[in-house]
Amino acid sequence: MPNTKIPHATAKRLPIYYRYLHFLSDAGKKRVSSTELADAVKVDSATIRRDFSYFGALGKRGYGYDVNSLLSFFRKTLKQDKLTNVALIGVGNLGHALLNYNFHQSNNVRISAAFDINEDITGTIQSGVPIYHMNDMKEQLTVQQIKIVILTVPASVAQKVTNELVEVGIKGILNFTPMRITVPNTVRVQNVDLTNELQTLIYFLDKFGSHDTEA
Ligand SMILES: NC(=O)c1ccc[n+]([C@@H]2O[C@H](COP(=O)([O-])OP(=O)(O)OC[C@H]3O[C@@H](n4cnc5c(N)ncnc54)[C@H](O)[C@@H]3O)[C@@H](O)[C@H]2O)c1
Repeated sequence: MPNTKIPHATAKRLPIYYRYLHFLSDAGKKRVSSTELADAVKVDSATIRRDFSYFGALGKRGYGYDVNSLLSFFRKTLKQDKLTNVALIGVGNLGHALLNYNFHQSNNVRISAAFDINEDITGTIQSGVPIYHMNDMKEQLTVQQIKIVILTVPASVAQKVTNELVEVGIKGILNFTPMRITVPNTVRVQNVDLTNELQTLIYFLDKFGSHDTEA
């Protein structure tokens, strides 16, 4: 694979491509054109060709893309061939919902440990995941070699908990709290903000109607 830096927008579309290619492969399809792919994943074909071009010329004119080689390429790029354990910090309303969901559609990511300070739930198993006390966080994250966490604690303690996570060597935080947490540049934060997403949707609908807004 060429060592090009992939734009963020492209990286965000990779799982969408991957899921559809998986579906095609399961259905026994050997090849797919960028137009067909565009129709299915609702990303225009020029964007798809540009996205794919970052990985070198994977398609052939008049033939399209070979489903299985594309799939194995994406599997490697997205590390789908490897199981990643992540931890959840804060098992309240949102935390419970995420534990219950536990990324069932994906067989390469799962929440394998959760942490809280509420002694009513620590020491229990919720949706198949053990809930540890925060006092045991360092030990458990180290033993389980977890480098990524989902943060679902109240905003008021988000930075304090983040500092503890940085201290134990966490490398990635999926931040559901409304706080814009501060981390050293060795740690990556991805913010999830449903209000923001909804407002973006409303903005695009107002401005462009139902036309696709992904590209
Ligand atoms: N991003 C989104 O779209 C979205 C949607 C809903 C909620 N939220 C945010 O997610 C967070 C959780 O929301 P909720 O409704 O589940 O709250 P909640 O109060 O139900 O749950 C918070 C949990 O964190 C635990 N906690 C408190 N202090 C802690 C600490 N120091 N260490 C570990 N655990 C601790 C609590 O015991 C509780 O179980 C909030 O910050 C909320 O604003 C985000």
